[in-house]
Amino acid sequence: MSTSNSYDTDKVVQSANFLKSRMNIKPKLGIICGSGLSGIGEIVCNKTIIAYKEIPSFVESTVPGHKGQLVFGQISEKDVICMQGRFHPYEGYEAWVVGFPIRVMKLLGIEILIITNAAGGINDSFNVGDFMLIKDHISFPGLGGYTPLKGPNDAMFGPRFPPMNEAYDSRLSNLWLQAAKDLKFDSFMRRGVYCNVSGPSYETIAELRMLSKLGGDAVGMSTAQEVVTACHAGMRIVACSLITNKCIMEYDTKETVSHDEVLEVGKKRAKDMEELVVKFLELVQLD
Ligand SMILES: O=P(O)(O)O[C@H]1O[C@H](CO)[C@@H](O)[C@H]1O
Ligand code: HPA
Repeated sequence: MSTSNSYDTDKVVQSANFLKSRMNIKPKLGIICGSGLSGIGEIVCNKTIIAYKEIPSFVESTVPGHKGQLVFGQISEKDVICMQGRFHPYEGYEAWVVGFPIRVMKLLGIEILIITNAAGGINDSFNVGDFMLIKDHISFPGLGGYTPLKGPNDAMFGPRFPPMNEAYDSRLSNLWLQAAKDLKFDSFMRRGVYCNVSGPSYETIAELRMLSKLGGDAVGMSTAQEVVTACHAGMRIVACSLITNKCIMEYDTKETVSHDEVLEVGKKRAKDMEELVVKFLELVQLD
């Protein structure tokens, strides 16, 4: 049984079968490009590109900086599938719609998921342009009931009550840090807790102060629904934010935040994020 409020496994299977019919590789690695970071998809070799609008049951990416296409091919000589564009709750999508491509990736054989995003820096020691390896998240939509796992559980993917304490894989995270070290990126490679909020309005000063008190280091409007879907399905996850702006935590300032600024910083820092992905994929060992 499924409702429009939850996954329909037949539709996931249909999408996966469509993609299998168009693919000549069997990737175990998936990548999601964050806002302004779609350049990761450009470094894929021997590319096959499929627009989301061609894929059954995929919705469209409506946010600037998200191309709305899947790219298959190789990075560091490893087969990958790369989402150039993600779906966000604020675009009006149910949580299961946001997680839908992740379930499709599961059926395609993806075991490891690399998630990237753009985020605002709450931690005062963070600078614009830093990277933050995500060690954990706080999902306000999730705690409030906006979860991709709402509705009947399909045991084919995972259990009714999945644990989340190891959602961000420690071995992969160490490998990510190793990749950063090899590239001499240590000085701007941070670690921290990602706060997922609904958006699309940026946060108020009072909200940001609260997130800081709760232990948040960065804030963004994505990722948590993907992580919950992937973790439920037994995928191993490594996730990294690009800090595109310092969150405004004081009143009476002329500073502001905008998506243009987010994309601008994404453009400036894209090459380093791409190098990190390349190095990480060189280091990662597949079973
Ligand atoms: O999380 P990604 O998709 O990288 O994008 C971030 O940037 C947008 C806001 O500028 C929001 O969508 C936020 O979540
Ligand atoms: N808040 C929420 N999402 C974001 C931000 C922010 O400051 N920057 C990039 N995505």
